[in-house]
Amino acid sequence: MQRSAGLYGSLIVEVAEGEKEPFQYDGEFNLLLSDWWHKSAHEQEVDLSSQPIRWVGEPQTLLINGRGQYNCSLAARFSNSSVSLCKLRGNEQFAPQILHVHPNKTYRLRIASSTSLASLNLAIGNHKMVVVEADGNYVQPLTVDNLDIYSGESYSVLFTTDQEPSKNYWISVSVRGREPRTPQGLTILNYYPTTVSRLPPSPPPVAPRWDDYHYSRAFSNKILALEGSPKPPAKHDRRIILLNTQNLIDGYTKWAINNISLVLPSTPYLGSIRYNISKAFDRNIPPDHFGHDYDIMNPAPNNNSMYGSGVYMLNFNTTVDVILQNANMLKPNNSDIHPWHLHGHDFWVLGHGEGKFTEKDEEKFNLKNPPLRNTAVVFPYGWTALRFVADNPGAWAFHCHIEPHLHMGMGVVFAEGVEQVKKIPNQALACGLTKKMFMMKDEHN
Ligand SMILES: O=C1O[C@H]([C@@H](O)CO)C(O)=C1O
Repeated sequence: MQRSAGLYGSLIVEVAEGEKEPFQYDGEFNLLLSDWWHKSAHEQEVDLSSQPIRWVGEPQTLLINGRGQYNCSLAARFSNSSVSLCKLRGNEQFAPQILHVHPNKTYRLRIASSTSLASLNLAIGNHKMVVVEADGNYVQPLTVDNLDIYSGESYSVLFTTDQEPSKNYWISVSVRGREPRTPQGLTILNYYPTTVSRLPPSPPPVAPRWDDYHYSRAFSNKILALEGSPKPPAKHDRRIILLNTQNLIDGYTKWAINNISLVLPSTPYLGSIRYNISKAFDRNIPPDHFGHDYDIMNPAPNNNSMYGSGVYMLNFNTTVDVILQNANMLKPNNSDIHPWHLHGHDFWVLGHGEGKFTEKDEEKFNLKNPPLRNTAVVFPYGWTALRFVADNPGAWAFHCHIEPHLHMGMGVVFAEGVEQVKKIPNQALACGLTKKMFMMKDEHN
């Protein structure tokens, strides 16, 4: 729950010296999106771990680069609620960071979502955006009016300042995928030499309806790898199907993957796998499948869900397919969105579909130009198919990027080629059972 408390930031990776990007721009901005609660992350953690659960609920504010407003609105004059216009002098902590632009230029926006919970939609009033990069990989340029972004994802978009320069324009961030109880996050695109204090004359962009999943799926389908990008291997060596369920374990609300709710051991995996410390984590191998007759349209029967810390051991350099299978949560007729994030690799997103995945769905996989990403969403009651090559020695988390869901056990661990990791940093061994070894020796080889 540390990200909910504010422990996040963005890193920009520049292209290597001498390399060129497949697009050009005159200036750039960085937008880091997040959501904010008034309850402390520690209190939220206690609430989630209580019996019965006290859910965190919807965020109080959406933040753009750490800034947001509460109890007042930048766009109050367009809303019919009684909320007042924010009184700004410009230097308050809640004042938005303004994007200052010159007319007739092209800008790159680097957007990342670090939300704890919210799925978002971003738009710039009156301006089209061209999506050119997703999760650090180039994509086929895609012109859009707005873009869906899930926690853990990042995008670059280009936009051209070709609108009337005597006006300013809203940049809006809105909640999708859960019924919104949080006002839009807003900032302003300010054209030179127009004064910042001239608010845009029309209301902020209206996002697609929060539950318009048809729109969400269509957007996701349009993100395709740029021509010349690495292609996925034609066949997989192993297929792991991961059923996502919300469960009750001894009265505690948890999330489980193939009936196992992840509890991280106190000894980090890398050291315990490398030094074969058998008691450090669960030696039961987590299952590659779930029962054929599992009914994804109804709440979990909770008959055999349990806690676990086992590892999916992957053979080095093999091609692994992961099928994420969504299902009904504990509340009847409800299924959540989950953005799954993989550490240590990019994967190809081969496709997604509605209902229960069957072998026949494989025929619909996109092997021609699937995007390479590190985060992919599984839609309510649907499945998402991913493929990656297990070619990065280490132990890697694969988890729902919604912070409370991970806290409630929604993740698995993959490991490959751990014997090839050259030197495990001391810091990664300095707790749990490896701590004793670390304190007695200086060298670990
Ligand atoms: O994990 C979750 O828990 C709540 C609810 O299911 C239990 O109160 C919710 O909306 C989630 O996404």
